Amino acid sequence: MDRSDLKHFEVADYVIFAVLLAASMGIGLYYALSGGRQRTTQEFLMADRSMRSLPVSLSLIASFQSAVAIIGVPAEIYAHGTQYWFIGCAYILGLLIPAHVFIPVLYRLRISSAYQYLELRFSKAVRICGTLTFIFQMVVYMGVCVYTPAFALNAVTGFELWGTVLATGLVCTVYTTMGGLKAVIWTDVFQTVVMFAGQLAVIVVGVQRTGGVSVVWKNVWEGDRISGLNLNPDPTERHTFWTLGVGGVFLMLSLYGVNQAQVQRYLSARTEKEAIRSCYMVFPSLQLALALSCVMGLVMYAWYCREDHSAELGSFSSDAMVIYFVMTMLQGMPGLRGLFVACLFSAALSTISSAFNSLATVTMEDLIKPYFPTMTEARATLLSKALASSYGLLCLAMAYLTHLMGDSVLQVALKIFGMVGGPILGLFCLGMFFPWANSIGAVSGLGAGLAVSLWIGIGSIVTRKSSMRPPPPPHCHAANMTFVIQTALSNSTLSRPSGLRRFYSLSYMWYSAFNCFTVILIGLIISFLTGPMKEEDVTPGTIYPLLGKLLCFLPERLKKKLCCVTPLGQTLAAAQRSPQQHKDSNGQAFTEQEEEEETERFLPAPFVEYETAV
Ligand SMILES: O=C(O)CCCC[C@@H]1SC[C@@H]2NC(=O)N[C@@H]21
Ligand code: NA
Repeated sequence: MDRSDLKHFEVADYVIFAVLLAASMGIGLYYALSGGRQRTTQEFLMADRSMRSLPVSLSLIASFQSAVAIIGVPAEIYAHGTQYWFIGCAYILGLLIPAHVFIPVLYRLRISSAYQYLELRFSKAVRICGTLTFIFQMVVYMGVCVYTPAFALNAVTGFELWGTVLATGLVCTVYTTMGGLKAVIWTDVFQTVVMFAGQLAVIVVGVQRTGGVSVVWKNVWEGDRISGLNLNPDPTERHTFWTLGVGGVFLMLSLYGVNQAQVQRYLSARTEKEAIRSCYMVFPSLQLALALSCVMGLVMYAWYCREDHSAELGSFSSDAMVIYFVMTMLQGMPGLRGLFVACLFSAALSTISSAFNSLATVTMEDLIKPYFPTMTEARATLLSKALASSYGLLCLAMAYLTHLMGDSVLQVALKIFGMVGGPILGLFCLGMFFPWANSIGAVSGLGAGLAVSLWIGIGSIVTRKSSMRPPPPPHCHAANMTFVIQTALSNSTLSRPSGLRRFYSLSYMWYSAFNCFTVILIGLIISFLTGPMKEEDVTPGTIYPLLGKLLCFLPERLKKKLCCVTPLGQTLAAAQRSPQQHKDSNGQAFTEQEEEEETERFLPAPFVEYETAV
């Protein structure tokens, strides 16, 4: 089929696409004009902490399921087989740990920004560093998310590139700025449904046009696309069960455990139980999203492997091929092409709106409010809205930067999470699981983690093999031996890098884990060198007794000695103090009321004012 035909979008396609944008805008306006009319930051940024678990869980999916996954995952499956599907194994621990470790600690602190935790546990400096790191991560990630759908569509259908980027960015900015977190969550719900519908349509039509499920299965099986369990322990191999199933857990923790966009959704839930339930409800939907995009990649392979398409596909990258495949499949089906375009932009909008809102929240809560405690609610809300729109414009600029990245979009996004999200995860783990850690250790740990991740990231770009070569044309029938031989050669030990080059060729799926451990290790070393914190100095509620839970099989006495965080010398003195109760200087146990006041006293001013505000 010649490419010129792809240029035509029927009226029905534009109508569907316009309806999507209008619906998103409508939901945003509804929340701007209803309820408290977004007059307080509690409502604008935290949805009045009134949300139920179903919308929260769908919004949690939508936040990190953008066009990058819709396009990048099928491209990955088409080019490399179903190994990537094993990342689904990481969703188990990747959601259980946030539900039972991070949510309880963060929810009970009644904060609005995840990085307020860092001030409570360490100091304001650590909070600022965490906030700035998060802002950097989300701004770059947003650029990828805005750019991906526009670029892919333009590459294949000539769909106006920057006009689309502008339309997407503006619509998103408007409804996020008008409707706040409530609008973002409810548009996420609507957009997640559109996302699933679009992918399902492509799969159903694709299977039917390729000749049915049995033909698809036969083609992908003979084409060696169904990857077995690759237990190769080599950390430089890109995708194995270990890099995806174990490395993927750290990637999930950096997103669903400590990323502000997700933490804000947990905190907007009515109760802690609703927040935990929403985390559990993410699991089936995330598996469904993963399955849909993987199956779409398999159907795409089954379609193209039947005969040689290298003439018409030419130099398309795998990502662009996905759009070409979809436009080919949905040709002559009025409205379905528009549905898929709507699916792409739903995926992008729901992620970008979450990013805007979380960026506005942390900028307000972490960088502005602490310095202007007397600011009125009205001005604070107005400023939050101005921030949301300015981040919108910044993200359009970042979209252009993505233009220069080069990798497949899925890898770009996963690398960003690994390189920047990993160190932030390390910072929170250092604070929650290691009471000895102090502020100096935290800041130097974060700095070391970011430096190492930058070093490895740049090293991998400099030394990368030409990973952007278009995938070898698939042959599911004849001559698939050439493909098998090619694959064998490319993975051959001949090219095994040594020394520093081996370090640079670490699979990007290990970046989250590697950087997380770097932050913890350096953070602990510096903390012990500069005087570790004592248990009584740590703000109550900011520690998760991980060691206590892991060593729960030990007898109480031994456990107290081991898990007691004060240096050994004072452990004995501390042993007299029953850890459950805090005592004042003359050893009198606090009453419940005094405990409450004590916590109030402990919290720095902004929180106390916040507490009373709440
Ligand atoms: O889709 C994106 O914007 C980013 C790519 C996927 C990010 C990670 S991968 C594991 C988890 N599952 C998802 O659907 N998103 C996150
Ligand atoms: Na999304």
